[in-house]
Amino acid sequence: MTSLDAFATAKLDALAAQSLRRDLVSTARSAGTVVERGGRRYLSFSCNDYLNLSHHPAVLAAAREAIDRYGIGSGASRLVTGNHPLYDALEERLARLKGAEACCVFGSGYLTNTGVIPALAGRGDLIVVDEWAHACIMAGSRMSGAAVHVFRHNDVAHADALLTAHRAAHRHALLLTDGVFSMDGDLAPLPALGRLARAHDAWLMADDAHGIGVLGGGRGSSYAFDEPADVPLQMGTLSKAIGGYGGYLCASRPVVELMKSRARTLVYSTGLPPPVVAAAIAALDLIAADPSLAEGPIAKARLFTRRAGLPDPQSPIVPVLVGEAEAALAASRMLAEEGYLVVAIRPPTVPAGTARLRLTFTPAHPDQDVERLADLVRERVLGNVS
Ligand SMILES: Cc1ncc(COP(=O)(O)O)c(C=O)c1O
Repeated sequence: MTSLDAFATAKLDALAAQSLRRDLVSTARSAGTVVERGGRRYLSFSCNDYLNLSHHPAVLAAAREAIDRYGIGSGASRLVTGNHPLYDALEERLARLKGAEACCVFGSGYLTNTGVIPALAGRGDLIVVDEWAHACIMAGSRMSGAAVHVFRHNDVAHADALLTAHRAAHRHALLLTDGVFSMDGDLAPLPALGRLARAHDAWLMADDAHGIGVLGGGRGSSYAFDEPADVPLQMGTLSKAIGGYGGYLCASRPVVELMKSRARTLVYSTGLPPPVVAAAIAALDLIAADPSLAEGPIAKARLFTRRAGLPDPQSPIVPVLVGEAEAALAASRMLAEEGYLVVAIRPPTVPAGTARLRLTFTPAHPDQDVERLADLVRERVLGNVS
């Protein structure tokens, strides 16, 4: 065996010994929430396609039309020839939905965070970030070269203490958080973080990957409170409720213009395929036309939590904490035998000892299945957690 293969094999064996090895499973999703895996059909509670827009007829029609008109690929970076005319329409819609002056679309949410953060902060600057922020916020923060300080999850007083201690010694400061936390489904206290950022002349950026389309009448987590939160940097993804792929930053015009020159993941990466951009436009039009659409996923999540005896959800994401990775896998296997796909989430995606089932809900989940799943979770998963 070569030293390279020996390295990879030893790493894989060590991961398997801790129930942390990952495998890709071929999964065919059809309209709604049904998936096929290994020759079996399941009702899936593990997709982030919260509004089932990935298969909506109007979204598919828009994508097909864009293929016919512009082809399948954009052919180059947006700064070369990849900036096909659909981009303007998408950025205009996103900026309007988010109440921002302008918008810049990136290749994905991951590429947005790893492009935006280093374009705004570098050596000599300060980043203060929630400990549970998404992996790509952490990656962008590390890549930036700024001094990074992590505050306890949703602890505004701790963020304040870190800014008080370190702000004066740094040129610029970024305050970073998820708007909706992807593995727990809880919301960040965005209004309080907005005030804190202003007080310290820090720039608040919230990742709304799981908020757009499903909170605040579809406008996202900044609009999920009594008053809109003051979030000058609203980023998110088009891969969840929007049903497709891509990422965005909504911000002031100068900030958006700066991204086009300085965000390396925009400058040095090919533009999105035209059908993907067209699909996002169609999805956003559906969301803007009917703000009540956004309420469907969280209503199903509430049906589940009330029946399972869990706290009311703040988003369509419901975690069921199990503890050890092996126990989470066993719970997932039990639910699969009952016809439900609920993927186990293990470290390092979540902290050690907090392996869990992560459930997501959509309007297409039949009530009787949501209730049966809640009964199974209450009796056979939560009943076994000590
Ligand atoms: C909070 C959060 N931010 C960013 C991302 C990355 O987005 P994308 O899948 O578009 O790269 C995800 C999920 O994948 C996420 O959950």
